[in-house]
Amino acid sequence: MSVKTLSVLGCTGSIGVNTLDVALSNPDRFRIVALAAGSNWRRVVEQARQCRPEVVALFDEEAADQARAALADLKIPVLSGVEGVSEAAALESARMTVSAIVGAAGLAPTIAAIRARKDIALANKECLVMAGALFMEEIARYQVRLIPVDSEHSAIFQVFQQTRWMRRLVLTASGGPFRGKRRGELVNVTPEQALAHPNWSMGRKISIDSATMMNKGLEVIEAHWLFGLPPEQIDVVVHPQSIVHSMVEYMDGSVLAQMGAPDMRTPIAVAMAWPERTQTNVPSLDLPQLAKLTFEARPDPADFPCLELAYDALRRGGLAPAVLNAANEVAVAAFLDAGLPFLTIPKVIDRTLDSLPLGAAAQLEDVFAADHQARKVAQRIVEEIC
Ligand SMILES: NC(=O)C1=CN([C@@H]2O[C@H](COP(=O)(O)OP(=O)(O)OC[C@H]3O[C@@H](n4cnc5c(N)ncnc54)[C@H](OP(=O)(O)O)[C@@H]3O)[C@@H](O)[C@H]2O)C=CC1
Ligand SMILES: CC(=O)[C@@H](O)[C@H](O)COP(=O)(O)O
Ligand SMILES: [Mn+2]
Repeated sequence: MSVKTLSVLGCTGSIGVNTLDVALSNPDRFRIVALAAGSNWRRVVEQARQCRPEVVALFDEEAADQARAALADLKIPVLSGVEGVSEAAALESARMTVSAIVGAAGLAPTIAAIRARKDIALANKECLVMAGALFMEEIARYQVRLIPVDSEHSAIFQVFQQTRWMRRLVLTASGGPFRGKRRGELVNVTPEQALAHPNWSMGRKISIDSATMMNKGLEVIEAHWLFGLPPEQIDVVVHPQSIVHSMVEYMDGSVLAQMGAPDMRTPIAVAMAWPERTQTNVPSLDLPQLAKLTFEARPDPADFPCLELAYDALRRGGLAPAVLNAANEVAVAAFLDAGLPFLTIPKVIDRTLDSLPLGAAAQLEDVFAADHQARKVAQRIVEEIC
């Protein structure tokens, strides 16, 4: 069995660290040849000393200088900027690129990896939200294998037969830290409360998305592009235990679900090893201990409007999902760092969508331009509110 070489984008984040854990516990199966992150040079340097990649990249120029000095003895080149991160994504010796940068910043390097014909293990759902049709065209043009890492999409991927046989997809949602709460109870919630996900340990942005239910909205759009079903055939059900990771109902009424502990090392390992399997240190499910798996209807949009905003953007098509995504990133950052009230996150998104002409996404440049413009508009709206 040959060793699979990996380029890991977003290596310092929650997915990145779990990817390294799976790779390092299977040294006969995987070797990391490139590491890329934003600015956390200290962690990248530690990881580089452990993994001995051929190249390291940091988006931030100053952080790259620090890493260069710290890695001089190992003679590992340190690239910088979006070009450097994209070069690491497309490194010739890498067979697979793990796309785990958070947010819109992940799109350009992931496209670079596709164009270099790397297999893609995709955690960065924002790529598909922003540029779904164009992204899937690139995948087809370069005949690249695309394997989802997002737990729900990994679940569907594992039970996937043919799209034409599917009656519907059922994405499970934990409900996040505010499950069951009504709008009035969410007025004064703090970033600390919103970051306290009940089941998963994740980065800050996706944790807030889970709290607003935007994460599930982004996942509906992601599922649409990955599995080819229209929004009417993509349902969301709340499953507070996060053990059933999602389901496919086929036309004959059979429902196939995938289960596992809420630990991202499983879907990461699935993507890394596919079509084979590899071992992880994820504990077995203790079913008698779990005893009960429960399901609830998705929340009222009056309490959690973000899920419906995402369905609407998917139905509108064109640049609407890219604008939704950009406005959401701005609003989440403002909630975390600038005192934007939690309940105004959907308002910022809605008002940004209303303020911009939402044309067709004919090429990737249109998507990047819409992302740029939407950020400016959303920032202005945030400043008006704060
Ligand atoms: N965490 C999870 O369990 C899941 C995550 N996902 C998706 O995976 C992606 C990553 O999430 P998560 O790991 O939680 O996020 P984190 O915030 O934990 O990590 C983000 C990573 O992206 C890097 N980064 C940020 N900006 C840039 C940039 N401009 N150029 C290069 N690297 C950059 C960060 O580097 P630095 O540390 O230097 O800032 C860090 O390595 C997201 O799209 C998320 O939606 C999907 C399913 C589950
Ligand atoms: C682990 C993972 O895939 C996350 O996207 C997770 O689904 C977040 O939980 P929510 O179901 O609360 O959004
Ligand atoms: Mn998910």
